[in-house]
Parts: sequence; C-alpha cells; structure tokens
Amino acid sequence: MEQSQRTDDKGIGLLRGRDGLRLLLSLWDNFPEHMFIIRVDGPDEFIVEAINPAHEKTLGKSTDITGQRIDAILPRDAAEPVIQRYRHCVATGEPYRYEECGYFVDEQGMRQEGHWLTLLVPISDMNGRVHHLFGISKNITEVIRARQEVEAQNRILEERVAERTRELEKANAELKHQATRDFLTDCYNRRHLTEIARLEMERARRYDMPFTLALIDIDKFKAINDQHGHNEGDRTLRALATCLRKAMRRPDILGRYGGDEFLVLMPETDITGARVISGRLQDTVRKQCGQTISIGLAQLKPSDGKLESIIERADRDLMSVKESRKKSP
Ligand SMILES: Nc1nc2c(ncn2[C@@H]2O[C@H](COP(=O)(O)OP(=O)(O)OP(=O)(O)O)[C@@H](O)[C@H]2O)c(=O)[nH]1
Repeated sequence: MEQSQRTDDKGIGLLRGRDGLRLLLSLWDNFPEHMFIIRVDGPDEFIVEAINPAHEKTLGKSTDITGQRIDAILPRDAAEPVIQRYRHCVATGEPYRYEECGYFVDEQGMRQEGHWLTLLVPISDMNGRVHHLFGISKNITEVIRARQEVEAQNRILEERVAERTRELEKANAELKHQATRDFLTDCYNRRHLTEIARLEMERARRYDMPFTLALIDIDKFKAINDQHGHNEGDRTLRALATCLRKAMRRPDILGRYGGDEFLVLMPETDITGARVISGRLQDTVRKQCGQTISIGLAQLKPSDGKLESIIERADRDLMSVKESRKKSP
C-alpha cells in the first residue's frame, strides 16, 4: 500500500498524538531551508498561505507575502514560470522537483541572485482535488556558482587547447613544408622530389603509362655568380623556378635537383611529348628570364630497375646536349 494511503498509525503515531502539532510547528520554525504552503484557488490563482522563518529571513524583514497571490508578489516575467510549475503540479497530482532562480537579501541587506532546488508536493482532498501545494526549497546557490565557475574554467581550458592545437597544426604544416621544399626556390627539394618520382614510376608501370624525366641545367650559370656575385646567382635560380612553374603543365612536378639543376617529372608523357614541352620551357625561360637552359630527357623503360638509372640517362642526354651546344654555340 502507498505511504500516503496508509490508515494505521504505524510510525506516525507521535504526530497524531497530543504533541504532534507542537512538533510539526517546531520543525516548521527551525527547518534551515525554505518551507512554504500555497493555497490553490483556481488554475491561475495561487495564494501564499504560509512561509517558514528561514524563508522569511531570505526575503528580508520588510517583506510580508502571506495572503498574497503569486502574480501580485512577483513581476510578470518572474511569476509566469512559477505559476506554470504550480499548475503542472496541480494537473499531475504528483510531486514535482525543479531548479529555480530568484533573489534573496543577504546578511548586509543586499539583494542577491540565488538558486534553489525545490520539491513541490500536492495536497489533495478526498476527491483528488489539489487544494494546497507544500514546498521545500534548498538553497543551491553555492553549488550552482561552483558549477558555473568550473564551466567557465573548462571553456577557458578548451579555448587554450584549441589555440595550442591550431599553433601545433601551423607548426606541423610549416615543418612539413620545410622538409619537402628547397629553401631558396620553394620548389620541391631533391629528397621529396625523388620520393614522388619513385611513386610515379610505380604508377606508370602498374597502369602501363609512359613517364618521362626532364633534367634542366642553366647555361653558363657559373659566370653569373662570378661576374655579378652569389646573390645575383640566387636571384636567377629563384626567377627560373618561378618561370618554370608558370610555364609547366599542371600535372607535371618541379623540383630543384641540386646546384643549378632542376628536375621536371612528366607523368603520362612520352619522349616525343616531353620534347615539345621542353622546347616551350626553353622559349619561355629565354623570353621571361633572359636565360638559356639545356634539357636532358629520359623516358622510363621496362628495363629500368631503379629511379637512378632513368636519371642517369637524362643526365647523359643533358651532357650530350651541352656538348653539341659547345661545338655549335
Ligand atoms: N648562387 C648560387 N650558386 C650556386 C648554388 N648552387 C650551386 N651554385 C653554383 O652553380 C654553378 C654551377 O656550375 P656549372 O653548372 O658547373 O657551370 P655552368 O656555368 O652552368 O656551366 P654549363 O652548365 O656548362 O653552362 C657553380 O658555380 C656553383 O657554385 C646556389 O644555391 N646559389
């Protein structure tokens, strides 16, 4: 049988006895949390019947709210949620527990915002009509403030972590860039270029596609360094890299192989196509950089075991181009 429906006096006999009322009043007077009784006069009519001394203390000495309607005590926007909760409790006939925000008067008489955990219990007549609500509100202001403080700290920490993550990602991207790029010209460095070249070789073999390398050397580069200084030589290398990048086709890959030598990887291109592209590169470089370049080409053969063998062939081709240039400049 439900606790509220029990008819015997077991356990509550004391309350039914002579001293019961005095005991309950003493509890009401000494209970450290808010206690209140609301009379239900209609769907929107909730009258404060009584509040215990702890509740009175919180409201401040000058405030007497007993006998008043909730919507007469509180401003409209504050009264509305309170009335809704009371209505809910009346409608369901069940106890209702909720957190609420309100104001209290502190030791110095100052009005402060506070938080309460309230348990509302409906009291019904024989027909089940709820005629009163009994409430207990525990002050949880400190708990809520501590929770808000932790949440604020968490937000600060999360922001710091996010900021640190962004910095690390940026540093990683920068490191990756530095590891793969030539510091002078910003095109791929030899190590990264040869890694890509090996992958392209494998891809060409697997899909039976042509693959050609172009080894590019600046003509008489030593003379630029000797006559105009190393800085001018560096500037020429940078200008050449920019010029080649602009003149190349999108899928082709440029890197600095070393010194004044650049390597262009041409996937899906045979030696005939590579010759056409090389001629175009030489024209562009001559017109835009005022420089001539020699180009050695080599196409991947089935007999090429390692990348080095195809590069060696391109190098030999470059040497013979240079030799023939020297013979007929
Ligand atoms: N300024 C500059 N010079 C470099 C750099 N790396 C290599 N060199 C110079 O590039 C020159 C390369 O010389 P070579 O390719 O042998 O000579 P070249 O004058 O181009 O001769 P040909 O290729 O036969 O026309 C050398 O003088 C190197 O010192 C660099 O990063 N900056």
